[in-house]
Amino acid sequence: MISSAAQLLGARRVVVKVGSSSLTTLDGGINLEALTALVHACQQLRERGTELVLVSSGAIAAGLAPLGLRTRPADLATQQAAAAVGQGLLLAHYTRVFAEHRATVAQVLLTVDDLIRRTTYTNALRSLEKLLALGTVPVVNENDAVATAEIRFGDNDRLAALTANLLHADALILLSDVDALYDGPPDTGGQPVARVRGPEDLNGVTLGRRGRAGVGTGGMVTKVEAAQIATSHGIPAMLTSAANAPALFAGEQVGTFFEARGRRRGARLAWLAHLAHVKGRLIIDEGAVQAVVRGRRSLLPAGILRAEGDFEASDVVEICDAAGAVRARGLSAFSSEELPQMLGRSTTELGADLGPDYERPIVHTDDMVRLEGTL
Ligand SMILES: Nc1ncnc2c1ncn2[C@@H]1O[C@H](COP(=O)(O)OP(=O)(O)O)[C@@H](O)[C@H]1O
Ligand SMILES: N[C@@H](CCC(=O)OP(=O)(O)O)C(=O)O
Repeated sequence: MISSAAQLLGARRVVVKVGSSSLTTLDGGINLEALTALVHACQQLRERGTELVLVSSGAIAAGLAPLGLRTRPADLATQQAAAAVGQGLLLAHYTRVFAEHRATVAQVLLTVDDLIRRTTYTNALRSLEKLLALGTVPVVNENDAVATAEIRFGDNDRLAALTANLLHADALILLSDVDALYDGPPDTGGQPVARVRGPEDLNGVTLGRRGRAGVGTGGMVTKVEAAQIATSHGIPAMLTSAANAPALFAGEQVGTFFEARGRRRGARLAWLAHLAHVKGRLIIDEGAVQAVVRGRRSLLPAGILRAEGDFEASDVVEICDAAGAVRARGLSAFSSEELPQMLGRSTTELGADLGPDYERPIVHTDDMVRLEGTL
């Protein structure tokens, strides 16, 4: 049985995510002592030669006090404003403290869209790879100042899991204000869980949504989801408190270790299975189900019975069988306006009728995830 310590000591590249609750004080300021201790702990990893990407929350919380706000605002515009103020402060502190170790910090702000479109996905990947190759510490956060409610990750736990996937990291480390996953909310007598081998180990575990004083966003639910995204893609995950980071990085057994289960696979479409904002549905016939789901082929217009919803080309659609069960998700190459004239027709006929652009599949197999076993 591989230990979390062994996984970490041998890691070539890790993604560390730290939550708002670990970085901010109760009255909405940045907890400089905690941030400094975190940076020193991260340096332990880097000095062993491990590449580190830090996904840091805390922008909204850090922006509250400077704006005279007492609690996290409910409306998106004020959250955006607080994040725009707080993110700069946060980065200034990371830059200063990492500089004590002669390390250069790089800020990377991502939206869901950046990890969806093929071009922007490749861009994000190339940029992060280059930053690591140059020896910097990329500090990633959601681009809260511009992310709308509709296209938000909403929580950095999943953003961190998708970043770990994107970068083929060897481990995802989730640091919070609680030292482990408990089998029930820790303040009501839950007991720590040391190891999660698979979903069966989560039976009977009660996950709370809200953390301390509502500073964090997802509670334990999004952390366990993030761990599951990582492990199902072959990446082990570890969850403990930021205060325990030095012990964890030194190889001690602390917190909860989620064993990797799935095989490592292409990262680009991970978001499709776990997080996509679905804009429409394509209902397909039985022949198309066989071809697309079993045969792993592209979805052609001939097999589509009808299209539902209002979507643009490159938006995410669900691909459903005639009974309505979702069998796959993918990026539609055509908009909902273009589709009706194409459905049920062969690509050769469409090419002859409408031009060569219409000979393409509706959803290319490379732009699709089959959902059996992933959800
Ligand atoms: N089963 C559980 N095990 C551990 N912590 C839990 C559990 N259920 C709810 N929690 C709460 O989740 C909180 C962490 O989530 P959150 O506040 O979103 O953290 P962060 O800001 O680190 O993302 C903990 O403070 C804890 O009170
Ligand atoms: N992007 C937001 C953080 C959202 C979030 O996931 O917060 P948390 O649950 O504390 O990790 C911010 O920087 O405030």
